Amino acid sequence: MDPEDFFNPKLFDGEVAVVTGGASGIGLRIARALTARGAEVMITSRSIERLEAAELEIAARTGRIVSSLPCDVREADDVDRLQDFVMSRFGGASIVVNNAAANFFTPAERMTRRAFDTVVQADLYGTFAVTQAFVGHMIEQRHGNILNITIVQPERGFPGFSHSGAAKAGILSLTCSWAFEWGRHGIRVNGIAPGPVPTRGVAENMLATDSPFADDARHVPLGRLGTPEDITSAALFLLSPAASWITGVNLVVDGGLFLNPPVTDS
Ligand SMILES: CCCCCCCCC/C=C/C(=O)SCCNC(=O)CCNC(=O)[C@H](O)C(C)(C)COP(=O)(O)OP(=O)(O)OC[C@H]1O[C@@H](n2cnc3c(N)ncnc32)[C@H](O)[C@@H]1OP(=O)(O)O
Ligand SMILES: NC(=O)C1=CN([C@@H]2O[C@H](COP(=O)(O)OP(=O)(O)OC[C@H]3O[C@@H](n4cnc5c(N)ncnc54)[C@H](OP(=O)(O)O)[C@@H]3O)[C@@H](O)[C@H]2O)C=CC1
Repeated sequence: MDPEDFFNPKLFDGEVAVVTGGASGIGLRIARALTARGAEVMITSRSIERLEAAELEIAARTGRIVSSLPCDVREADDVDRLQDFVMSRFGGASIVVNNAAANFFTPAERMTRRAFDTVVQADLYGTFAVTQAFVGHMIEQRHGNILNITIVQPERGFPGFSHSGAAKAGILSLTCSWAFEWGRHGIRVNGIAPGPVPTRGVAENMLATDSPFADDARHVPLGRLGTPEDITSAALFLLSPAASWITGVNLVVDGGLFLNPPVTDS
C-alpha cells in the first residue's frame, strides 16, 4: 500500500496551497498529493517547460487541474506577480510549502560570493519572500499552515555545502520565529528535514560533482535511500488537522541516517 493512501481523499478540501519548486522532485509529489486530497494547488518554478509537464502529470494522476506560474523566488517582482495571481484567482492561500532550493557541492574556500548568494537567495530569501506574500491573508482568516523543507540538523554544519547549510539553518530559525509569532493567529509553521532522496535536482546538481554523499544508502539504518513519497507522507501529516498541536518542529524523515551520518571531508 502507498503510504499516502492512509490520508483521507477529502483531507484538504477548501484549502489553497502554494508549492514552490512544485514542478519536480519532492515538491511535485507534495503538490500532487495535496491536489488528490481536494486542495486547490498552485505550483511555481522557473522553468515553464517543467511546469507544463507537471500540470499534465498531476492532471493524469488525479483528474484535477493545478495552476502554475513561472516564478524565480529570488526575484521580488516575480514573488509580487505570484501573490497577485493567487489573490485574484483564489482570494489567498492557506498553505505555503517552501520547497524551492538550489544546491551544489563546493568546498568553502573555492566558493565564490555569487555562488553563496545564489543559494542563500533561492533558499532563505525565497522562503521569507513567498511566506510574507501570503501570511497577511492567513492572519486575517486566522487559519494557515506553512511548511519549510530544510535539511537534517543544519546547525551542525554541512561540509561542502556551507551555503546551503547556512541557508537551511536560517530557514530553521524562521520556522521557530514564525511559529512563535503567528501561533496566536491560528497559523502553524513546521519544517521537514529529508534525508537523501535521489531526485533529478540531486542527480544534476550534487552527484554530478565529487560530492561525498553518493553512497549514503550504506549509512541509513533503514537500509535504503528515501523517495519523494516518504517526504510527502510526512508533509500531509504536518499540514493536516492531525498535527493541530504541532508547530515549530523540524521533522527528520531520513530512515535514521541522523543517528549515523557519514563523515564528510570537503
Ligand atoms: C542519492 C544521494 C543524495 C545525497 C544528497 C544528500 C544531501 C542533500 C541535501 C540538499 C539537497 C538539495 O537541496 S537538492 C536541490 C538541488 N536542486 C537544485 O539545485 C535545482 C536548482 N539548481 C540550479 O538552478 C542551478 O544548479 C544553480 C547553479 C544552483 C543556479 O543556477 P543559476 O543559473 O541561477 O546560477 P549560475 O549563474 O549558473 O551560477 C551562480 C553562481 O554559482 C556558481 N556555481 C554554479 N554551479 C556551481 C558548482 N557546481 N560548483 C561551484 N560553483 C557553482 C557559478 O559559478 C556562479 O558563480 P560565479 O562563477 O561567481 O558567477
Ligand atoms: N533530495 C534530497 O536528497 C534532499 C532535498 N532537500 C530539500 O528538498 C527540497 C526539494 O528538493 P528536490 O526535490 O530534491 O530538488 P529538485 O531540484 O528536484 O527540485 C527543486 C525545485 O526547486 C525549483 N527551483 C530552484 N531554484 C528556484 C528558484 N530560484 N525559484 C523558483 N524555483 C526554484 C526547481 O525548478 P526550476 O529549476 O524550474 O526553477 C525545482 O522544481 C529542497 O528544498 C531541497 O533542499 C533536503 C535534503 C535532501
